[in-house]
Amino acid sequence: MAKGRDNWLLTPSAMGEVDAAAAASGIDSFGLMEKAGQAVAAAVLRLFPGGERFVVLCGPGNNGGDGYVAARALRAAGAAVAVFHLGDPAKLKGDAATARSHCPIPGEPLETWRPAEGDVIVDAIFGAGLARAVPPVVADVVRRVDEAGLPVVAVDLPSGIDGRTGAVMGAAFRAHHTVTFMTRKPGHLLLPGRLYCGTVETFDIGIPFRLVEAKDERLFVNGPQEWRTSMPTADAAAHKFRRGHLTVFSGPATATGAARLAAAAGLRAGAGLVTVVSPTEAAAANAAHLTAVMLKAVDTESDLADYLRDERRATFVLGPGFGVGPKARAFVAALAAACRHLVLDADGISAFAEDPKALFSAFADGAPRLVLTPHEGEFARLFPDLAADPALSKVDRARQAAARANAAVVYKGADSVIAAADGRAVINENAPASLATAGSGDVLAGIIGGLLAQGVPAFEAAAAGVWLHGEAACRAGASLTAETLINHIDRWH
Ligand SMILES: NC(=O)C1=CN([C@@H]2O[C@H](COP(=O)(O)OP(=O)(O)OC[C@H]3O[C@@H](n4cnc5c(N)ncnc54)[C@H](O)[C@@H]3O)[C@@H](O)[C@H]2O)[C@@H](O)CC1
Ligand SMILES: [K+]
Repeated sequence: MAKGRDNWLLTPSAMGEVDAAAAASGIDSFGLMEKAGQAVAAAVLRLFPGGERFVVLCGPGNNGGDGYVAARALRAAGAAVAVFHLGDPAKLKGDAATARSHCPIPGEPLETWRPAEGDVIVDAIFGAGLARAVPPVVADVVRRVDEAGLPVVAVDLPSGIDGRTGAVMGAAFRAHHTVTFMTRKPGHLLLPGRLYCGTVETFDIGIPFRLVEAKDERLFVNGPQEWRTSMPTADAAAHKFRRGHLTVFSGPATATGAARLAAAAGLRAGAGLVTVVSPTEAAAANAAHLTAVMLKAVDTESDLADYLRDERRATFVLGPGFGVGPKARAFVAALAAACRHLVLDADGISAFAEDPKALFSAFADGAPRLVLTPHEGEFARLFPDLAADPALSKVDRARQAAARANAAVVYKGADSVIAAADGRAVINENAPASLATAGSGDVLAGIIGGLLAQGVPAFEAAAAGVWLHGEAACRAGASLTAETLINHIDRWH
């Protein structure tokens, strides 16, 4: 399926390969740099028409080349412009050297820049080619720009942000606006990078999109184009059994609320029938608060075996408020053996901290039937080696976890990453900060369960669930609670 360009993501190294492919196909690479630099100048003039002096900071590679083009364009527009360079500009090569030779402004060494009121900073020090922590002279300029509170427009990426991982490499500019080229990079969305970019503009410098598509890294921004065709349709939803049956396990009498939030969310997301399965001692607490959701007492593994005799009970959520212990492990094993679909959340994940392999082997066979929804701490319990590896991005971690568990993994956070066992991944960007509230995770588990119950495959259910959750939060407003969030979940059809 054709993908929109706004949702396309490429790592910096893949973008470099696209640049090379463009040049190999006969496209003039300096022409691309010219368009990039002109776009930066246009953004700067649009955003800061009253800027007293535009200070263009140029690095030793092509990011710096874009800066020299922007400096020339700003001067041509009649603005006051100063250029400061990192290192010896005589050592510039290729297009960057050409760009400097066309720039009428003599540069000065970066370390000589002193902030002046009215300065607008154009950061063209490092972009896709950042390879290690920024040198001390750059860290020092970052600090002085911060202290002076000067606005920064970043070229491609704020210098210091790793475009693959979003990590800060020593220090990084906090940009007001970032102009990037052709596609966004993971570092524009992943934390902490996202917080350093300001608004992000993706400018088409004229590389044919087929060259971008040829470097498909199976990584996109989460949105309906990734899962729309897998979602339930209105006619398939005519009968409540065809819309599927979702079961949510309740915790003990002291912890029943989380399961009810998940159950209510699953119903809103379109499951035809929803049952809360509860220990007998918690049944009264649950019964007092359930109406459209059904209730069934299940205490032991043998009770669960009875419950599973009805094949229509195909989809389960286990974890919210459930408690960490042998009962969680035994119930999950029973669901896996009975080939059920499962969203394993919260306590359900933590219950396998001592023996994650037991979980992975239970769901190892066939098309993925498991969705894992760990936040950072839970992720580290199941995948300690991946969590501890500093070379991996959040996308890498989620992908490797999904492959290991034969599951769809929702690695939660303000920059949730959803990965499939087959390597597909999306980064979510529609979640407002207000979503960081008690019970929000229970609601998400319920939405995903509700979609799984309607026959949506694991990865698509997980990605769509995260997106619908974010949309609901946007509608619920800044003072949302888990309860009001549920009322804003939109059924897809
Ligand atoms: N994506 C595209 O299609 C285009 C990209 N262009 C620009 O090209 C940029 C990429 O250019 P480059 O690959 O030359 O990379 P950069 O210009 O980002 O940086 C590479 C240079 O910085 C040095 N370097 C890296 N990390 C360092 C550190 N920590 N301390 C000191 N030196 C360090 C490297 O040795 C190299 O000289 C993009 O970010 C973009 O701005 C544009 O010119 C036009 C086309
Ligand atoms: K930059």
